[in-house]
Formats: sequence, structure tokens, C-alpha cells
Amino acid sequence: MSSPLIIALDHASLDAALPLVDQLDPQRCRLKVGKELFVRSGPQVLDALHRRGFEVFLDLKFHDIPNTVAAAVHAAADHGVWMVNVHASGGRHMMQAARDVLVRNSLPTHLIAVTVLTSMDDETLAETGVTRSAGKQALALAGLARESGMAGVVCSAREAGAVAAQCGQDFLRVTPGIRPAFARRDDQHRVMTPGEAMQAGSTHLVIGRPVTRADDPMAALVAIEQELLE
Ligand SMILES: O=c1ccn([C@@H]2O[C@H](COP(=O)(O)O)[C@@H](O)[C@H]2O)c(=O)[nH]1
Repeated sequence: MSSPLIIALDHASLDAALPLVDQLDPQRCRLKVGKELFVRSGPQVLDALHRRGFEVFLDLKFHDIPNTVAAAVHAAADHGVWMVNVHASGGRHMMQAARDVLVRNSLPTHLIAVTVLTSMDDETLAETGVTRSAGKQALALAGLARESGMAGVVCSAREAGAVAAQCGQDFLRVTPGIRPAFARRDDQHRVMTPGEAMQAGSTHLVIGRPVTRADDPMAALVAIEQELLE
């Protein structure tokens, strides 16, 4: 599957997501299941998407002590998901424990780490006690994630080029905060259009509301695919 597109299914239930899912083609995108859908519908949502042929990114952003995160990552990987994530700010030992459990059990799930949420800017980051810029913090956490054995990071597309230069081209740059020209910014701050994001060095684009909340979701998706071909 060569498409970089990951559609975020931020729906209240599997039933609410299925009308869109059943129009999508597993050859043209992957799907992301986040906190709302997973907490409401449970692991059976993963089985339902897998049965339809989709690769699934389970975006639960684990952040806890190493033992707890490793066990949660193990459970996620046992469901056969393509990708799962933790927060890089959980630190080296937490990330290594999560990586080690996948290696020990020969589980092929990609494990990546969230750097700085794309909804944050320098000001909101400073309120958490981090005084360097969001870009610099994302790059620092990407370096730590690389050293801790992660397969890549979640960052904004604005940082993707610098992450690739620092961590290598094979280190995944999964970028939410993607906003086509036709879409609203919503609560996202560090944004780029799909075309800009690929040019900037993203390996995967996470797109939710610009597609899922569009009047015609399939037309929005086709417009994004067209932009990527230009
Ligand atoms: O830094 C991050 C990490 C994760 N997300 C998730 O991606 C999607 C984006 O949805 P949009 O509707 O396109 O804004 C959403 O599920 C977030 O939980 C992120 O936005 N930023």
C-alpha cells in the first residue's frame, strides 16, 4: 500500500463510521482509530476494519510508567494493528519497554512516538513548562524517540524535514494537522496542506475532519488525492 493517507475515524461509534468506511478503498488509504471510537466501541472496531481489509493505526497515545505502557502496547499489537503510539515525553525507559515487548514477541506492529501535539503552539507549550519552541521540542523528542528504538514519530509537517535530516529517511514522519485549502483549521495550530506536507518530508498524512466532516467526504478525499498528484 503506497498511499500516505491515513483517515482519522473520530466518530462516536462503529455504526457512525461505517457509512464512510464502506466507501473507502483499503488500497487508497489506511484508517486511524482514536480514543473516542475505541472507548465507545472497543476492540471489535479493529476486527471490523481488519475484516474490510484496512491497515489500522491505533492512536491511543499511551503515556504511563514503562510496565503499564509496555503491556498496553503488547495488547494493541495482539489485535494485529499496523501502527500504535506512545508519548515521547514519557521518556526513554518507557519507549524502550514498549519497543522491547514487541521485539520479544516478534510482533510486526510499527511503534511510533508523539512529539508535540499539532494543536499546540509555542505559547501553549510554554504553559506546560517547556520554553523552547514547539519545533525545537519536537526535534529533540524525535531524537530521543530514535535513540529509544521507535520506528518514527508523530510531528507536524512543519518539522518533518528537520526530523528526516536528523533521524534518517527511514524514520517515519506521521503528520496530523493537515488542512487542505478548502478546510477550516479547527483546533489545529501547526498546519500544512497535503501537498506542502509531502514536499516538506512527511511520510504519512493523518486527515480527519477535512474529510469526515465535509459535506461530501468522498469528494474531499478525491480532491486531496488530486493535490498529491500535482
Ligand atoms: O499531534 C497530534 C497527534 C494526533 N492527532 C490526531 O490526528 C487527528 C487529526 O484530526 P483532524 O480532524 O484532521 O484535525 C485526530 O484524530 C487527532 O487526535 C493530532 O491531530 N495531532
